[in-house]
Amino acid sequence: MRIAISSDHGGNNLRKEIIQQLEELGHTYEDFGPKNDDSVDYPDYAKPVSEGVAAGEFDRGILICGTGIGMSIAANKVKGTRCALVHDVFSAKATRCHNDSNILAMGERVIGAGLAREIVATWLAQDFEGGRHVRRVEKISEIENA
Ligand SMILES: O=C(CO)[C@H](O)[C@H](O)[C@H](O)COP(=O)(O)O
Repeated sequence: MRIAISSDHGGNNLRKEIIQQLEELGHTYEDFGPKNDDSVDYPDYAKPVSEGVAAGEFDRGILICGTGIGMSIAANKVKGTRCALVHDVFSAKATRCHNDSNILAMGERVIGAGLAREIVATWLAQDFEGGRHVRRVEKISEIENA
C-alpha cells in the first residue's frame, strides 16, 4: 500500500516508530515530516497528507500529534478524506469496516507505541465491509458536496 504520513512535534517519536513498522510490513510510504523537533502547527502537516490521499496519490494516510484531535479535525476539512481518530483496536477495525476511513489519526501523548502499532496493523489490514455502509459513506460525501 502507498501511505502518506506526518506528525507535528507532539507526534515525532511515534511517527518514527510507525515508519519503522511500515517498513517491516513492506508498505511504501512518503514521510511529510516534520524534519526536526521544533514546535510546528499541525494543520500544516495534516494538509499535504490529506490532499495526497484525497487526490489518490496515496491509498491511506497516517497523522500523529499530541492528541490526534487537531490532526483529525484538520484532515476532515479536506474533501474526500475520512479521517478516524483511533486509540483502541476495536475502533481501528470498526472504522475500516463501517466508515472506509482513509486516514488514521493517533495521539502520541495518549497511547504507547505498542498499542499504536497494533492499531496501525489492524487498520491497514482491514477491508471495508460495504453493504449498508456504502449508503452511509455516500451520505457523508453528499454533506461534503452540499
Ligand atoms: O491535537 C493537538 C492540538 O489539538 C495536538 O495535541 C498538538 O500536538 C498540541 O496542541 C501541541 O501542543 P504544544 O503545547 O504546542 O506542544
